[in-house]
This record gives sequence, structure tokens and C-alpha cells, in this order.
Amino acid sequence: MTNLRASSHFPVGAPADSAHRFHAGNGSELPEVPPLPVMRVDNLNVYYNDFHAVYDVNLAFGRHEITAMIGPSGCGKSTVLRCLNRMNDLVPGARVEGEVTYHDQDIYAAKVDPIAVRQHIGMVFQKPNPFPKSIYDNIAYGPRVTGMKVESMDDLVEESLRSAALWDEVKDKLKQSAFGLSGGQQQRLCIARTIATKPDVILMDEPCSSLDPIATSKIEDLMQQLRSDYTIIIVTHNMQQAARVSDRTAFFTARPDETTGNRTGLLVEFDRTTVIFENPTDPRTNDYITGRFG
Ligand SMILES: Nc1ncnc2c1ncn2[C@@H]1O[C@H](COP(=O)(O)OP(=O)(O)OP(=O)(O)O)[C@@H](O)[C@H]1O
Repeated sequence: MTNLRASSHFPVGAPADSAHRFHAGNGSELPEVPPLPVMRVDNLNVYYNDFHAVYDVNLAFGRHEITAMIGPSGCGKSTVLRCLNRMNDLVPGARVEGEVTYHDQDIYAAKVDPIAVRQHIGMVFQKPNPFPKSIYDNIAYGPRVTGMKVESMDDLVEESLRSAALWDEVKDKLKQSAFGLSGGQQQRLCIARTIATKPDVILMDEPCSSLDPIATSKIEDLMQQLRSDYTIIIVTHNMQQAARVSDRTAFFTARPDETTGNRTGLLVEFDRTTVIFENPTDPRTNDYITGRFG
């Protein structure tokens, strides 16, 4: 069982179900529901003070699959994503009800350390946010502050940058500031930084929204390479991107409260990406993907 309690050393590695790898490339040969999911969300409700932002979401994230969360603005995609590694703990007024499990452990249980959760379940944000440090130190920072046992930091930096398909572009300027990189390179650096702490799951919150089409395409290629080692969950506004990169798609919408008019997000449909985009069950999904709504 994965230890989420300690804050320094973690028995990170391939959990027992690592033989279950799906490289179906969003094809319909995927099983209908993810077997042995890495993470599950059960009856998730999220509030910001009195505002009910997300209503009763149930999801399961398959190992080595890419799951996309799509839907109109304000339907709660980012809120749900942030619940998956307890980033909402850092948002004033946010309250999470229901259960979020990682390898069957409740990540909100009293004894669980949120720092340990975030080491296993890393996050890449919408805007590239490198630290004001060198390229090398951006990668080395996480392993250093979490006290990770590292045999050779140089090797870890190289390996992380290679995994993020950035090594060849930066290998001769590792000591230069990360701010000297292009936006797309900075985002790949942020992915490398996430990888350096050896997570199991990578959450991506609209990782390409500030990037041009070429940089976007590099990140999408990178996601396909990373899928063999990681489970990826991505929030995207870009339906074509969801269709291109993901195995499964969760479509959310927002329903206005009759009295207050406040819009609460809810999950409409969750299925294999091919089904969501070619043969959705719910008419609201169909309206959204055909551009009639949202
Ligand atoms: N920190 C916060 N405090 C209060 N309300 C918030 C906070 N963050 C989000 N919300 C509200 O929660 C709801 C869901 O927001 P969220 O950002 O999760 O939606 P989203 O689907 O990711 O939207 P977008 O696609 O525009 O990023 C919205 O009504 C939003 O205004």
C-alpha cells in the first residue's frame, strides 16, 4: 500500500497493478470502465463558503490512461482537479465532501499528509510558473525540499528533462535562468519539475492555454510519451485537444439554482473519449460537442 503519511520518504514505485497498462490511444478497445483505477472520486461535493460549486461527482481514473475533463466555463472542472491532490486545502473557504481515494486510500483522511499526496499526485498549471531560479535548480528544488533520496542530482535533472522532451534544448544552459526559456519550453520545464519528484499521477490544468499551436503540439506529443509511466488527468477548454489526447472524457455542465441563480457544476457523462465524441448518451453532451451550447 502506498504510504501517504510520512512527509519525507515515500515508497514510490509501480503499485501492484502496474501490469495493467492501456495504450489504446483513445480507441474503443478500452474497457468500458477503468479496471483497477488509480484514483476514484465518490459523491464529491465542493463548496466555496456557502456556494455549492460542484455537485455529487463520481469518477474513476484508469492507470496509464489520459482522462480529459471538459465543459463550459464555471462548471467546476478546475475545482474537481484541485480536489485530486488537495490543492483546494490552500483555497480560503473551500470545503470538500465525499471521498477521493488514491490506491484505495482516502486522501482526505485525518492522518494523511497533503504534502505526501502532492508528491504522488503532481500538478502542472495553466500558466507556466517556473521558479526564479536556474533551469537546473527548478528541477532539483522539489527533490531537495521533500528530502528525496537522490543518488545523483545531475542524473535526476537530466532524466527529468529528457522525460519532458526538453533536454536537447537546454543541456548547454542548465545554469541559466528558467525565465530565458520560451513559454512552451517553460511549460515543459514545469512538467519536468513535476516528474522530478517521481509522482504517479500528473494533473494538468489547461496546460496549453497560453501556448501557440506548435508548443501545444509538443506538449500533446509529450503527454503521449508520458502515458506509459504516468496516469494523466487534464482539464481542457479545447475539445479537439480532449479528442486528440485522451482515452476517457468527463463532460461537466453547470446548473443554475432556481432561487439564487448560482450555477453549480455537475458531471453529465463520463465515458471513453470515442463514445463521448461520436455517440454520447446525454443530449447535453451532444449539444456541447456539436457546438450548439457552451
Ligand atoms: N477560490 C474560489 N472562491 C470562490 N468561488 C470559486 C473559487 N474558485 C472557483 N470558484 C467558483 O466555482 C465555480 C467553478 O469554478 P472552476 O474554476 O472550478 O470552473 P471551471 O469549469 O474550471 O471554469 P473555467 O473553465 O472558466 O476555468 C465557479 O462558479 C467559480 O466562480
